[in-house]
Amino acid sequence: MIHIEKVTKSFHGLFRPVINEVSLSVEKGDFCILIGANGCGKSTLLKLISNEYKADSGTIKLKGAVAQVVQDVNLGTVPEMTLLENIALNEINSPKLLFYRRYRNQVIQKLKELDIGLEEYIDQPLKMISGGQRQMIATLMAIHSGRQILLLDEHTSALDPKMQTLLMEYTHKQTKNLELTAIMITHKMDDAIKYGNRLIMLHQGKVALDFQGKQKKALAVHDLLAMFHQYEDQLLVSGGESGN
Ligand SMILES: Nc1ncnc2c1ncn2[C@@H]1O[C@H](COP(=O)(O)OP(=O)(O)OP(=O)(O)O)[C@@H](O)[C@H]1O
Repeated sequence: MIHIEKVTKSFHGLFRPVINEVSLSVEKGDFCILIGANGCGKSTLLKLISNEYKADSGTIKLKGAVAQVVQDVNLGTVPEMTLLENIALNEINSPKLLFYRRYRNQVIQKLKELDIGLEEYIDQPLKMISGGQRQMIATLMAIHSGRQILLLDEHTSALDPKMQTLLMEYTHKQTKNLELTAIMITHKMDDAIKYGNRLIMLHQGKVALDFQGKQKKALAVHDLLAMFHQYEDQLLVSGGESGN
């Protein structure tokens, strides 16, 4: 569960807050999609939730630990260490040396689930693995880290179209199976429509649209694109429940 109450965040030199009195609750098991124009504050909001940034005012309450996949997949990894060592380092409960062989087999099984041969790299230094493959591994690590809240910041951006679909399907299926609470930033409107039971659009640091339940299900890609463009053209749109 994520509960955000009147959170504001400004950066020096910007004439208005990047996040402006945002209030939002995301329930356990929700798969929430976050969209909005470049620079509207999406990544900042996730960094406030993960405590990388401190809010100027307002409160954020979480039930559960946070796992995140950021755009820079090297963040939080040790490139010289092997894939297995990096995965072990990322676990909320580090595997015991005594059970390392069993742990290694578990990781191999997890990597096999993606069915793209990543298990072959298990003893390779992370720096030998391509950017796209690392993005897949970072997602896998975050999903299986034992944390309950998953924050995904354009986590398929470095992947080719086939791998994007594969990773999106995997992410969606696993977050449901593990009952994680997820917020995913994307610029892909078809993914925004297809995945997630809730869709939030930020505009100039505020929640402009918040669709869930039947409203979300009824939404089509062309509707969403039209609303997106209307907001970017500074026109007021009615229809979404404003979160503020
Ligand atoms: N650490 C920082 N210091 C100063 N300004 C920042 C910092 N982090 C973000 N900003 C500014 O806050 C604004 C929002 O940035 P943010 O990364 O949250 O946008 P975004 O919606 O995720 O954009 P994009 O879709 O392009 O990734 C931008 O103007 C950005 O320059």
